[in-house]
Amino acid sequence: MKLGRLNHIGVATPDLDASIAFYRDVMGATDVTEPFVLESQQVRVCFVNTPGENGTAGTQIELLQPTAADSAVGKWLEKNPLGGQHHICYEVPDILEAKAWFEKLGKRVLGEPRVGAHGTLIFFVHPKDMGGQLTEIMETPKGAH
Ligand SMILES: CC[C@@H](C(=O)O)C(=O)SCCNC(=O)CCNC(=O)[C@H](O)C(C)(C)COP(=O)(O)OP(=O)(O)OC[C@H]1O[C@@H](n2cnc3c(N)ncnc32)[C@H](O)[C@@H]1OP(=O)(O)O
Ligand SMILES: [Co+2]
Repeated sequence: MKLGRLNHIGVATPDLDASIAFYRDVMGATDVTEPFVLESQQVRVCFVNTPGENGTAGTQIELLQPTAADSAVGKWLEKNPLGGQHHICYEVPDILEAKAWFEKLGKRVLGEPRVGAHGTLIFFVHPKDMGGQLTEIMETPKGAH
């Protein structure tokens, strides 16, 4: 497998609107997308777009508020009530090849690939097999970069 671009850092929050205000008013973010609900992951989500070099797109912060207490993010917030960095997401050119790669290495892939917030297939690899870091792998959107 060839590691691709760092697509986003997932940040969990108990209050998405307060976090948006924080990124705008404290961090100076100028490009924050409209929140939407992704039922398959039980989250309300939006992106803070950070600028890259020479006008290119930088890495995104993905703000996540759980829509259910017993969801992945809901359970994580129970242990981390202030919120904070929840996962990191890398792009790959071929999601099935990447899944086979991690499985061959004996890493726990959490469920089957499903459509994520960017409209392409994603899967997660268990944090205990990844140096403590919950890792999201997403297929690069067609035509991106
Ligand atoms: C917006 C959509 C999408 C996108 O397109 O980008 C997303 O990003 S959705 C993001 C939310 N979805 C997920 O996180 C799905 C994958 N996660 C899971 O399947 C689960 O959260 C999990 C990782 C399997 C953990 O679930 P579970 O085992 O039920 O929870 P525990 O609390 O018992 O945790 C066990 C163990 O793992 C540690 N842990 C849990 N979450 C994380 C984390 N985010 N980062 C690091 N470590 C984590 C937890 O602390 C436990 O450790 P011990 O206490 O040492 O046992
Ligand atoms: Co994510």
